[in-house]
Amino acid sequence: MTLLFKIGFLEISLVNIIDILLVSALMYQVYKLLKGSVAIKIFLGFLSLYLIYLMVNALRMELLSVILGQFMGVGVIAVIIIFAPEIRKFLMIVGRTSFLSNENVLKELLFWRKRETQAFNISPIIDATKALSGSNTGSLIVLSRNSELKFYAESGDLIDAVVSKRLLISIFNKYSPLHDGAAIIYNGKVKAARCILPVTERDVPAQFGLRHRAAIGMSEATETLVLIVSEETGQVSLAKNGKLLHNLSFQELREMLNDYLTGVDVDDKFEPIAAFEGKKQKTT
Ligand SMILES: Nc1ncnc2c1ncn2[C@@H]1O[C@H](COP(=O)(O)OP(=O)(O)OP(=O)(O)O)[C@@H](O)[C@H]1O
Repeated sequence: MTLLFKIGFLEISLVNIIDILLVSALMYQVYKLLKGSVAIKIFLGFLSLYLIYLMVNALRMELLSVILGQFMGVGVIAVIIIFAPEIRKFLMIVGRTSFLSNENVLKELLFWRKRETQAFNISPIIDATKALSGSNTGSLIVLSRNSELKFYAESGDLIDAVVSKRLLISIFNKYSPLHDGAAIIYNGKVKAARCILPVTERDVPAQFGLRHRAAIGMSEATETLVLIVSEETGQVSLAKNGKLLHNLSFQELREMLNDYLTGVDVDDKFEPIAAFEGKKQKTT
């Protein structure tokens, strides 16, 4: 016996409702995993096409549904090829989490746990940056205001500790096993360290090395603000949307972090990387 609900002229069974809820939860998890990366745009593109296909099918528009159906057939293979790294990552996360025994995963899946971005004290970040810059210790910190950046965090070592000056200095200490790569900060916590960021594919002026290229690449791929301290010069820079703000004072840094984290649009304060072409070259 199946339980049927009537909504207007629509009859829907309990199994259908559970089915829809499970698919929605799954889609939400995929969205969260990809959020902030370039792959999210491709994912949303495919999802929109699939929804159109379902609508066209339901309306019995045969010609369009045959064309879209063919595309969907090939699309599945295309999705597997395009998202191969993400699929691998997703399966790794699923495998690593003891899925049914972990109460948090179930809560997240069923949307019980509410996530809120809270304003947090940025002073430890500024103080740590002063110390790192003063000792010419290279560092790379990704600040995110709306996503945990799970995809990138998973490429490094998960930490999930409240931000403090000492913690950041310890991470980037040259002798620390965590110093290589980037730290990710979200919601007042250092989520991970030693993370691998995407390097920009654009031409970057010669005075910027790999650390800056990774910062620019990350800011192109996500809606983050990336803080760089140069090991060579101790200079502090920020990357956002593929652009740079170079050699900032600590007061400017404080203002930028504050603005970014409180949702102020700071994009027009940044310079395109081409503007740095021809300025001081890196000395080797
Ligand atoms: N893709 C990446 N993701 C995260 N961190 C990276 C990446 N590429 C390089 N780094 C970090 O940058 C460091 C290398 O920096 P490199 O000296 O080449 O850059 P730079 O921009 O010239 O910076 P600096 O002015 O500090 O020398 C690496 O040791 C590593 O910690």
